[in-house]
Amino acid sequence: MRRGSLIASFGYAVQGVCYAFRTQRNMRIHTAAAVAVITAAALLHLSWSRWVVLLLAITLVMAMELMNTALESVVDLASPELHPLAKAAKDTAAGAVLLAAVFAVAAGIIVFYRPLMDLLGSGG
Ligand SMILES: Nc1ncnc2c1ncn2[C@@H]1O[C@H](COP(=O)(O)OP(=O)(O)OP(=O)(O)O)[C@@H](O)[C@H]1O
Repeated sequence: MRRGSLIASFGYAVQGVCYAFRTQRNMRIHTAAAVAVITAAALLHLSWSRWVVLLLAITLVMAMELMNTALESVVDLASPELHPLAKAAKDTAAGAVLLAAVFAVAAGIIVFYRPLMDLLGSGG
């Protein structure tokens, strides 16, 4: 078993994130959405508690997508041929991403609703 320093482990983790970004279209979509949400939050001067909810939602979706990517790789390695269990594993992991994304959208609506209404009410 290979041993590495803490810095090397951190580097491998960053490589994993870069791999997912390079190979997974969904990861790039999540990243674009996260940048848009963070920009909107900064422009609206949201409270710290609203920021925490948004950052939690973004982190949850990204983390789920990374786990989904990892699982897809393992399944493709272990079962290159079609297999019902391979399908179940991939579909279930994709379901976890979907669940997290639905939560993120709901959280975004709840977080942005009041500040956006206040902005529109004040005439921009
Ligand atoms: N080895 C397999 N055996 C059976 N079904 C599979 C297998 N590989 C993939 N599938 C089915 O095809 C679907 C798509 O799999 P694929 O590996 O292309 O992921 P994907 O949809 O490209 O995911 P992503 O867009 O996140 O990369 C899976 O959700 C599963 O239903």
